[in-house]
Amino acid sequence: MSVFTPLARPELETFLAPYGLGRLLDFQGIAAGSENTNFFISLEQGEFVLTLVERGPVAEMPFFIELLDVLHDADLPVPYALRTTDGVALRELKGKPALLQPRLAGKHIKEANAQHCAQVGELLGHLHLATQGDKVLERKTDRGLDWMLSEGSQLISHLEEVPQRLLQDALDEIETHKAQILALPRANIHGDLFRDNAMFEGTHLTGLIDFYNACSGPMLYDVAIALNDWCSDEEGVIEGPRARAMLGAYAALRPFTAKEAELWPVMLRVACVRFWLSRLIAAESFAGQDVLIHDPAEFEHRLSQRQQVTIQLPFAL
Ligand SMILES: Nc1ncnc2c1ncn2[C@@H]1O[C@H](COP(=O)(O)OP(=O)(O)OP(=O)(O)O)[C@@H](O)[C@H]1O
Ligand SMILES: N[C@@H](CCO)C(=O)O
Repeated sequence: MSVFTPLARPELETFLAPYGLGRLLDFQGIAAGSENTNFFISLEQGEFVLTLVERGPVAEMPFFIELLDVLHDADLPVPYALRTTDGVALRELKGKPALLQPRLAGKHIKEANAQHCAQVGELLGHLHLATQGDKVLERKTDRGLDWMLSEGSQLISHLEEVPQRLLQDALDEIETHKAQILALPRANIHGDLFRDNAMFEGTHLTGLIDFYNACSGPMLYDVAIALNDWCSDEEGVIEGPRARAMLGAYAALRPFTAKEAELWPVMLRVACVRFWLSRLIAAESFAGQDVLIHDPAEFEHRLSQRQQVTIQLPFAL
């Protein structure tokens, strides 16, 4: 399980007291998740999630706190950092940045259908509308195109011949299209909108979590990341009805531009490279440890299936 930093009851009680939310009734480490340590926390006044940020851009926590405040103020269903009675949002526990957030209702779904995908597309559209143009909060991603090019060229020698060719072609394509991709319409993007970062009660989407990959960037990239996870079948092939449901619901709020439609197949491949590489890195760094590791080959297969893209983007000029 992915509890990188275990906690004992007394240190938790000391940490939680300044929120003024009553006595600690119960707490439990969360096995799901692969990057941070999370605990479900029951206090007298409600249910919460405590996150200790283990890796990644810890210095940029104020950005994540501000972004979630903006989205929460726009009435989007996202967690946000609770303040202590002295107004402090970003705390520290065991030397790690620590946040207490409300626990969202619902659970993750494994099998997505067109109805789920439409709701994800719609919520992603709202997220982008709330932060696009001059509303964007600037943050450069730490896993962007330059990261893909440099990590990809280092990791490529660890692969067999066929995946090596697949990755090299994708890296060449990124190099060729880099400037065009970065010139696409921008907003704040979630950057990791997989099924395990959305909560559902039945078919109703109750919220999005895990904004630690959020940044400013091309909105189309966020759509491609989400579609690759929500609308792929077991072989990595894009399933038409789910994809059209997601793209249609999104485009009803924010129509795609002609330039986005043109770069759509490239963007689907870029989004595969991003997660193929991060999973390869995680698999190498956590090999043999009790940490959740997602299968890198899943994105190798998806990338190979994205060489021909038949789902065109609906767009308006
Ligand atoms: N605000 C919340 N409300 C309800 N459940 C939550 C919340 N935050 C986290 N969780 C639960 O904790 C789990 C892990 O959280 P999260 O996805 O943020 O961890 P992570 O290590 O960053 O994961 P990932 O592997 O996606 O990067 C989630 O799958 C969810 O079950
Ligand atoms: N969603 C990511 C893990 C967290 O960034 C993956 O499935 O590889």
